[in-house]
Amino acid sequence: MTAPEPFGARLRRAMDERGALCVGIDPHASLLAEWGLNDDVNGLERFSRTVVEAVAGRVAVLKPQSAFFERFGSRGVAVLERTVQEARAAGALVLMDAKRGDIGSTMAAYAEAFLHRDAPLFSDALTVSPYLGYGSLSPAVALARESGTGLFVLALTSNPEGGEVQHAVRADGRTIGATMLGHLALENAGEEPLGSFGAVVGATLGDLSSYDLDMGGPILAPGIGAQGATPADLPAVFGRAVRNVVPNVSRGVLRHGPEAVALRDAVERFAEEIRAAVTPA
Ligand SMILES: O=C(O)c1cc(=O)[nH]c(=O)n1[C@@H]1O[C@H](COP(=O)(O)O)[C@@H](O)[C@H]1O
Repeated sequence: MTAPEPFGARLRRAMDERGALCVGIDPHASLLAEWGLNDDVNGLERFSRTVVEAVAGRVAVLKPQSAFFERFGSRGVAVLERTVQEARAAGALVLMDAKRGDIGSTMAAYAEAFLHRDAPLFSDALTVSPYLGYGSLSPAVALARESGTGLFVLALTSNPEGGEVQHAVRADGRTIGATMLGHLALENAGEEPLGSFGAVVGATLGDLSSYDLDMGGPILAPGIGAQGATPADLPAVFGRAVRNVVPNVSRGVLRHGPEAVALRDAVERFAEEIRAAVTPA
């Protein structure tokens, strides 16, 4: 059997063809209400299907946030399965935002749940938390390499509370966030054109020039739109690494629904602003 094409190569191609924008599928109860949908599993299904049908054929990445589906129990998870499958069938890469992290032996099961080819929730990549120690993620790294999928490791998160952990300085003088970026640089070494092991770094964080963000893999940058960052902020925050940034917008797009045309227009506007901001002059 031939080895599957690595996630990083697939992502680079999708970014080049479709632009770098990642649209989040975050069915908040408040958004369901704004869209005139009930806060139940039928509303969830209508919401998710509308987003997928409107934008999955246009954007590089869709990022369903698992919690909003888990809220409805097994029927919500069934909607999540269909959302992932329909988004992938329409040509988008799916980044499952489940932020898993546990001791290695349990982490292996989380990896099987999302990154094994035969799993009902098989996705192109998964968000993971390294705060049980980066090494606890090894089973997920191994399965991602085998299945041609990727990981996005929380390094410097967009929320203001993240700093108390991620900016903490270790005995060797490096911050925890920088340590995570260092692990990722090793993981991605030699991978061309882009490694499969990404970092999550908030677009809200201002000047990050003291961090080496150029670690050979993609950077998921949430925080644009509802959390206050804009596409124009990206070059100042990410510097040279901006070419590998996958900016995420969830509520900033979703609040324009439920009309497909309005969702597509919002996506187009963000995509254009991102293109303008990240294209070298
Ligand atoms: O991993 C993430 O996706 C993530 C990391 C982070 O540091 N900050 C962050 O906001 N996110 C997610 O990105 C999305 C942001 O949503 P909006 O603020 O509505 O654009 C949510 O699904 C968050 O859970």
